[in-house]
Amino acid sequence: MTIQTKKAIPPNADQAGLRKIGRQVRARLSANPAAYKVPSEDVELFALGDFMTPAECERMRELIDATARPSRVFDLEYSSGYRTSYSGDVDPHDSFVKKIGRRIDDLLDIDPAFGETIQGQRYMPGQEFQPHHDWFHPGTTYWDLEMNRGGQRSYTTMVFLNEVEAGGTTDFTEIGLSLEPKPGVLLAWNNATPEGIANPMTMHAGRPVKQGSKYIITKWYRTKNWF
Ligand SMILES: O=C(O)CCC(=O)C(=O)O
Ligand SMILES: [Fe+2]
Repeated sequence: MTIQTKKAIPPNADQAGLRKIGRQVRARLSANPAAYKVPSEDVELFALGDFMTPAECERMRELIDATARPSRVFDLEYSSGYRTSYSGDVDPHDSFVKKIGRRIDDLLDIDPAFGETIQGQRYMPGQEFQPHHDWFHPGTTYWDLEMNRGGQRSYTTMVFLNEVEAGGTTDFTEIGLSLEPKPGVLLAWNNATPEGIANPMTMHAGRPVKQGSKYIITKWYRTKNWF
């Protein structure tokens, strides 16, 4: 009788899926005149203005306020101050939230079943999200769980919902890019390289809000059905 041991997850996990989604989204966004490709050799990043109207941004901020609680992506990170923002689980069954989700699915042309539910984030003065990757690091304990429910994260989408009085930029630390929150603007980036390998150059941070508040929504896509 043999005893099964856990296999180490290689860094190129889900490579074929990541490559395929990268290709699909590239084709879709390159054909969209509203999508601006941020010039970088190292990260595939697009920006779209007016993805949500001011009224939609306001409605989403209200939904976030109604449910805001401390972010708990992973409790350890929260308690160590790694991520100090508040997150609201915006109701995935709400028709308005569903409509925005469908619009993002359609924008990217990724199978909607690969999409996680929309997360709302709220940062008050002093709150931040320190530099990190959105892709799961193979070898970590949560990867054992995530590999079986959707696999690696492929694309990140994020929409700014308000103007921040001071601070709160989204910084891509490895490529020296700092983006100021502009309400209604959507960012979409590939967490992998065109070859389908998790891309270390996608390191980014939500910098501390200095004055005012910052509201965003994020929607992540996997490489397989997420549920
Ligand atoms: O707040 C930001 O600008 C970044 C948020 C982020 O990186 C995330 O939610 O994964
Ligand atoms: Fe992130």
